[in-house]
Amino acid sequence: MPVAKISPSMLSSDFANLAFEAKRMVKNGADWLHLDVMDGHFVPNLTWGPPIISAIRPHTEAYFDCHMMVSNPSQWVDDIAKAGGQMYTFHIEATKEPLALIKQIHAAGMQAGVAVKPNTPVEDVIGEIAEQCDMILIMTVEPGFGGQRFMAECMPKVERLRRMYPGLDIEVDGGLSMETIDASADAGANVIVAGTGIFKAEKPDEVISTFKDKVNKAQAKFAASV
Ligand SMILES: O=C(CO)[C@H](O)[C@H](O)COP(=O)(O)O
Ligand SMILES: [Fe+2]
Repeated sequence: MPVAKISPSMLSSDFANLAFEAKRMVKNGADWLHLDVMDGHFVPNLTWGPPIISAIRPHTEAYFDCHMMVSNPSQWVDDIAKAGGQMYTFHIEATKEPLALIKQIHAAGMQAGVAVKPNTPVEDVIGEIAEQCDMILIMTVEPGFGGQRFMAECMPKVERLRRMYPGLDIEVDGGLSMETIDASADAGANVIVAGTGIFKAEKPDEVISTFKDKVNKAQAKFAASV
């Protein structure tokens, strides 16, 4: 049964204090840290790349969940691996050779995730891709910015994947909060990314433990029903 992993999105952290923010999230119960890499081309925004990730690396042992919003995902695999990335999630829309890219990511010693934008059909990752990769990320906002509205209309994709792949890590990203966690957990997502919903909360530890609890309860229900 896939267990809950809560991955606060560092996109909502204080960028002048990244090491402190990473440690603060781990203290509050985060399992992973979500690092949004944007190239200003695949998405209309710029964030950080391997040098910043490697600068945070010595300050925490947290698992680095790298969400690569870049036009040429194969270009950055080795640099992200060297910087200490552990999950390398590329966008299915950004490559014509997803299976070769998954192999390249594994050869670099990382896990491979595949992300799906809201308007991309889930059929694009069903089959060999879902069988070879370690995680599928169903975007619940248009990638590029934090603080957007959760798109509940993406939940049927999560439901379909959970039915087809009971053991797969399924991540949701965008607009996750106390108001939207139930829809995500009940659909079958077990990896929860939240920027605004965790970093701007008065008590991030309570948000994280509530997310974990809801996901683990929903996963136990799925496991009992198959
Ligand atoms: O991938 C992303 C944006 O493209 C971020 O991970 C996401 O937006 C998190 O922020 P929030 O929880 O505030 O929506
Ligand atoms: Fe993200």
